[in-house]
Amino acid sequence: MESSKNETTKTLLSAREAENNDIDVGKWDNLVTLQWKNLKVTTKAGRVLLNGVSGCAVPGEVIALMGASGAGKTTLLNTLLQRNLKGLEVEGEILVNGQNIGKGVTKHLDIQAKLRLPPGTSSSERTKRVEEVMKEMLLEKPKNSRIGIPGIKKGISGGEMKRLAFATEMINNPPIIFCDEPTTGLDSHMSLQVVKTLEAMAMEKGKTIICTIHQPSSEVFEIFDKVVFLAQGRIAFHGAIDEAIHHFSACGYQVPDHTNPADYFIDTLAIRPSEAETCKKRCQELCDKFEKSIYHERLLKLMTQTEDVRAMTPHHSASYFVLLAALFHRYMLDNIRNPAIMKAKLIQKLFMGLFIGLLFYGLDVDQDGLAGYKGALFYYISELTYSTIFGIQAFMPADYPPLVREYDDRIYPISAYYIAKILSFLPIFTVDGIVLVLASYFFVGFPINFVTFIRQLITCMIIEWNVAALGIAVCATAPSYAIAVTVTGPLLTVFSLTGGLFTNVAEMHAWISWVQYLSWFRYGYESLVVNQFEHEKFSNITCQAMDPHGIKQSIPASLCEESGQTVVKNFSFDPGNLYTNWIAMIYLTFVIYIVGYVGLVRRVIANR
Ligand SMILES: Nc1ncnc2c1ncn2[C@@H]1O[C@H](COP(=O)(O)OP(=O)(O)OP(=O)(O)O)[C@@H](O)[C@H]1O
Repeated sequence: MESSKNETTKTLLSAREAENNDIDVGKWDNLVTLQWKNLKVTTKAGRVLLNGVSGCAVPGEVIALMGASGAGKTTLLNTLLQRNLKGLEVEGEILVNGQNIGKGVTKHLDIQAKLRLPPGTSSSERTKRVEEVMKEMLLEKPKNSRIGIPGIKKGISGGEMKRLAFATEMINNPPIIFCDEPTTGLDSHMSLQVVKTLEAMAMEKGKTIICTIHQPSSEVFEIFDKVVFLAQGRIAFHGAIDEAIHHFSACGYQVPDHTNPADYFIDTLAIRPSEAETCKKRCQELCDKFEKSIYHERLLKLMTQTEDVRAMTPHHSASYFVLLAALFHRYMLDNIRNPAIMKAKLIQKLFMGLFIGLLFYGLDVDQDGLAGYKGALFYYISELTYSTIFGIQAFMPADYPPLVREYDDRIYPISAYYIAKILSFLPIFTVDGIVLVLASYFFVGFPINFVTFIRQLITCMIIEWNVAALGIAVCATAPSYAIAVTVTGPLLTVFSLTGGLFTNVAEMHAWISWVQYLSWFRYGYESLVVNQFEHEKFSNITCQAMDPHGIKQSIPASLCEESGQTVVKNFSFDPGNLYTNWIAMIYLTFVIYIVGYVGLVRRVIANR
């Protein structure tokens, strides 16, 4: 088996006319040849972006896709990766080791290792692999640094970011690597270092590497084993650099002395607006000449030689539980490292809890005091609602682009992301509700009774879980942050108005009455009111209220709520609903999550 593998490898090497006979191919355990045949990519409007593009990349080789802006480099790379092809029609074949690939050819390190390494990989093997890759990619120095977001949050340097991107791709030792403009934004020294890293991966590990590149320096250009020049969506050249120089010269385009050949070829193939027709004609001629050249003939021969290579190595993926644990770890770290989520929320709840406590401090058990108690209970729901929902909506949209990419790379299913995200939010949106109640309950003067206190705590926790569900579901479903916020605002107003404080729940018109059952405002407020007002503290409420001069006066019995039971009755609340409301809110939470999940799946699939 091993010897046939080596023979195959040697065939490939001879096919690429490798002179490196001293390469120990036996140590390469994962070889991939990629072929693309007669690729034609057309937009819905009928514009042809790639036309009859064929080629091949073999192990141990770094291929650079080059050409002027708009030549089709990124389109070709995306077609090979089979992603970002929305609205485009693709014809032709892409073969990996002679087989048609589905989606899935293909980021942070430790977490990615968990996501990408095969099931059964032990934690020590995982750590070892991460350390190896960090060493190979010279990432040991910044290993404890925050990655950051370019232009938004300070983090590692651009060069380190590029190397990290490679490192994450390398973590499960993929046989084939695609890089879209790996040197863009880097200085010449860094660019050279990145391309040398690619070269080393190809040479030492037999990787098949395909990258798009913009105006490489002469030093960088010389490193590539093969170059593919695209022009107007066609191939103007595919072969080694010296062959390119020779071929272009034979076509009448001799590289002038002291000129970077890459710049010269790209310039020759560029479409200048001032002489577009002449440029297009030149590109067409060069592409036609390449198709008749010995280099093209040799490419076709190489493609037939490499057609029957071994089957592609199976795609590794970790078990569902490991994926879930790794994603949960990722999002918990995100939450902990993001002060706006963790610290700010806890401080805010502590502050608002103390504020409610002081605002409603020392309430009398009379008609004025009642208004305060009712208001304080409703305020709990508002405080648990608004900051939670908008907090989630401020941060969750940033997950979306990596989710689409990683789902596309088949690293994890959407459900694993969704469950991990929910679980990562759960502790925060439980603890901060507890902080809010603890910081306010005893100041407000609610009854000091263990059971009443615990029931208030549990009600608040369930309310916040329900709120978090809506926040997550709306974010998952809405196409943008702006739409999520636009939908949420009015929805919360409707829920709050039908929650029981502003409108009597029994007096709402039938056509709108059902809305109350869609939200935690109604269920939560009924439970909080019943929990507090069924208590003996409210068995005898004084029928007094303050007059305009600040003096307590007796009010008529018909206007007086003389006990907690009367308060509950006047709200048209049912004391028997205290616990059923908990169940209703938990049920609603699950329903909202399911709706959010379906929305997210539809959105991700539509955006692939
Ligand atoms: N989805 C699409 N729909 C319509 N036109 C597209 C689409 N994607 C690319 N194009 C067009 O196809 C042409 C090739 O684009 P592509 O991005 O592949 O070029 P490129 O060689 O990578 O250019 P650059 O170096 O500027 O990134 C461009 O004219 C571009 O406007």
